Amino acid sequence: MSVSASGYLRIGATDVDAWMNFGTDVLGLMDAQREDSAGARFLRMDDHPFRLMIEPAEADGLLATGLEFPCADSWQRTCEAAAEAGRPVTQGSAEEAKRRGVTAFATTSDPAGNTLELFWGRELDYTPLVSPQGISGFVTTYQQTGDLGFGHLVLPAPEIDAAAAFYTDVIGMGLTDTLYPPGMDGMKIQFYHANNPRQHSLALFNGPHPLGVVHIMVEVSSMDEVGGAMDRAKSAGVHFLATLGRHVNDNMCSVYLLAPGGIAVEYGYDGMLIDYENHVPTVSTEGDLWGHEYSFPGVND
Ligand SMILES: Cc1ccc(O)c(O)c1CC[C@@H]1C(=O)CC[C@]2(C)C(=O)CC[C@@H]12
Ligand SMILES: [Fe+2]
Repeated sequence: MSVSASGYLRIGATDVDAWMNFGTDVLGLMDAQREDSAGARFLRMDDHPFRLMIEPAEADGLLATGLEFPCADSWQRTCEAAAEAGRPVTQGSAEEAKRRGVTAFATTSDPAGNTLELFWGRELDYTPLVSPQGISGFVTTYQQTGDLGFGHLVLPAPEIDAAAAFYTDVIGMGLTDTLYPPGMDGMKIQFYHANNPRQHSLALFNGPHPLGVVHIMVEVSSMDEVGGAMDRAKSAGVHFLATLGRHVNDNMCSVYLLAPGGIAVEYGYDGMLIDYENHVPTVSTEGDLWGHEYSFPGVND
């Protein structure tokens, strides 16, 4: 087990301002007020310099997932293992590292083609986190600063077995559970934990996705804060991809909202922490204890 957490996301947006307004006004994330010569804007959830980087792009979608490593050694070994596994690995320049607030990073991809930035040594931002919507704190910390990572994300991996082997054998994640959703013939979702007790930091879905990500998840520390976000989403005219519900595997009580450009954002409370040292992977045949009725725009909505 080497990877510490899912650290940050780089999101490409055709309308950066619209994404920022959604991030601050609906999700309650803090504008990091970080300068960027390429016009990117940054959203904070904790004392990391940013957790979401919103970059001007020709098309909407996920650009890269930043995976955090605990030290130069473990980071270096993982970069070497990725290269040995036949993945392209490119070292980031000092300037690019500075833009991300990290000591060093390398860009690679998983066998499904999802872009990853492996990094270590995040520089913290000591400006107090003040949520513009009064969120008391995003759940990113268990024992140390930001050790739970930003939340979780689900990546598309049509050939899921090759991607799964990469995340366990090269990146150093551990399988938490596998879900075969009821009534979805052939669909399989595998959930992975990093070296922190969040039930899953990353999951793989065995199909393609036009935006490069099935959803991302951020967690708040009370049910009322989920309710408040639902009210703000409703008044902002945001599409609800799923109603409120609770997942069987991580116990997350959440709602799914569509960000401008279409990325689904799961906004949840009450996620389970596991003792991954003693965890035995399980198989789920239900996704939800209750709720989470999906309405896909243009399909069943
Ligand atoms: C089932 C489940 C457990 C824990 C989670 O954090 C979580 O997001 C999910 C749902 C995963 C998944 C999804 O993201 C998009 C729509 C999916 C593919 C379905 O149609 C069923 C499962 C759903
Ligand atoms: Fe999720």
